[in-house]
Amino acid sequence: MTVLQIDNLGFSYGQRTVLRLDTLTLNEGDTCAVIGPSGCGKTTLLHLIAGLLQPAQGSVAVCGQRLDALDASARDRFRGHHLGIVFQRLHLLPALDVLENLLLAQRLARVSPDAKDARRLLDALGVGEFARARPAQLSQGQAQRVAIARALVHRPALLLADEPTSSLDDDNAERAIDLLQDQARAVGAALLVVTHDRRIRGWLAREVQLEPPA
Ligand SMILES: Nc1ncnc2c1ncn2[C@@H]1O[C@H](COP(=O)(O)OP(=O)(O)OP(=O)(O)O)[C@@H](O)[C@H]1O
Repeated sequence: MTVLQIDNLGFSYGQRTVLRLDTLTLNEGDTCAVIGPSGCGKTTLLHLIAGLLQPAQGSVAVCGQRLDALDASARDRFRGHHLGIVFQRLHLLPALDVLENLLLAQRLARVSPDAKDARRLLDALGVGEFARARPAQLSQGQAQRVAIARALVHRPALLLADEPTSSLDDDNAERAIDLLQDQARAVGAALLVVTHDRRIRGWLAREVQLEPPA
């Protein structure tokens, strides 16, 4: 199944074109890094794929559905169901414990909350013992694992990760990418990592170089 199809994509702020991407297709199980320098439009691309921005030109389809063809609330539901996103700032809810963060993600995706499944995922990511901890009690690496678990707990078709290695040393950067790949594979999701981190080269099956538009 084609999970992500991008064609002739362009986005502008006013007169200024900030993103151009001719084509990108991800099928079930594919892993891909989009690599480019600061300002080349990586975050803009993630926002377009997530339906948080609308293309000025061309199209983005997730699981065959063009996001710009949906109204705002249908788009929110679609995003919650089909996408998992690991943000650069992890955005774990500080008032909830780790397990509650995962159960909320299931609820928002309209999947029945399943604490057993959530705990299984936390265990697989090596943070099962923190299920009842608050995000503030976790190290950065532990919080990142929880954020990966939260992005996958509703079994999305596509996992998006924004700069997942930028604050990590070489060993932990490679470990984080392995973890994303392994866990995406375990739930059958395609994985797209967006980064300026050139260390990532060769770590994922595919790479796309994003250049700032002329
Ligand atoms: N709200 C906005 N209004 C105008 N220009 C913007 C806005 N947001 C981003 N831009 C511009 O769009 C371009 C692409 O920004 P984007 O954040 O997508 O780049 P990026 O590749 O993610 O950068 P970085 O690696 O530094 O996070 C940049 O030149 C930026 O200045």
